[in-house]
Amino acid sequence: MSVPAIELRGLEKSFGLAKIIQGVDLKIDKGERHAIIGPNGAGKSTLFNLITGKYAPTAGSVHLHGQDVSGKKPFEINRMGLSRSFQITNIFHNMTVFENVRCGLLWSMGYKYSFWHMVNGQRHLTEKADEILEQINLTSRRNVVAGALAYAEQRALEIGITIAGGADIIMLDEPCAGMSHSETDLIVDLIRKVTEGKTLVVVEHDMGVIFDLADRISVLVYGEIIESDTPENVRASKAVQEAYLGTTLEDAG
Ligand SMILES: Nc1ncnc2c1ncn2[C@@H]1O[C@H](COP(=O)(O)OP(=O)(O)OP(=O)(O)O)[C@@H](O)[C@H]1O
Repeated sequence: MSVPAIELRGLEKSFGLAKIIQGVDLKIDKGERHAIIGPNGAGKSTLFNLITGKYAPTAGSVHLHGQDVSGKKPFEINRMGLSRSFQITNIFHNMTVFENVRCGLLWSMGYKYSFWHMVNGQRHLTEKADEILEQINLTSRRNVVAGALAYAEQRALEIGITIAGGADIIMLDEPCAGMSHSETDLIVDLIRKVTEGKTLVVVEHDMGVIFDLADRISVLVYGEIIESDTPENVRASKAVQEAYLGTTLEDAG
């Protein structure tokens, strides 16, 4: 059996006396699209931040491609091929769409932003950035400042920046938050396209998105995974229905 892209072993995280993540074991295969869902306050963001290195575990460990990365810094984990979205706050609003993507590329290559002028002429960077713009359907908005983009376009740009470095594990935190149904459909298509062949971990409230996109879903309740299975099995799970207090999963979105 191949080594999982991500493996969590007995993972725990406490903030003061509150144990928010209560011993999570999870394996996510290479190339799998995996969603983490759960009621408000279940600990989804905390789990996300443990995997990406923003938080160090209180106990247990995080493994990427079999290597223990517990306690490593986010940039070290990023260098090992894991890239996460930072929500639109990470977009540079005064820079153009193209410059934002190029910035993502430079960042992944380890350049400092102050080296900007030195790399300005590098054609391969420009070509690569344009390729990404094409993938995220923003070519026609290339020279517009990011702050002038519509909200859904900004979320697409955020995804473009996340994938820019060519990481093979992509982690997205609520990529469809605040979107209309039609915008959500477009972003889901985009996510499917740009993560082809990669491992995807997505935390999302919108159940429609999850059931459409994920190969497997883990349901987190009070910091524990109560189910980790295919969308069909999760949908049918009594424990999951109960966790959502009698609402159907579709209603819970
Ligand atoms: N840095 C922190 N310090 C103290 N408590 C925290 C911290 N981060 C999260 N918590 C607490 O941990 C619990 C889980 O929060 P978390 O944001 O991980 O849940 P979530 O499932 O992502 O919630 P939501 O769906 O509402 O975004 C909450 O009670 C929250 O107040």
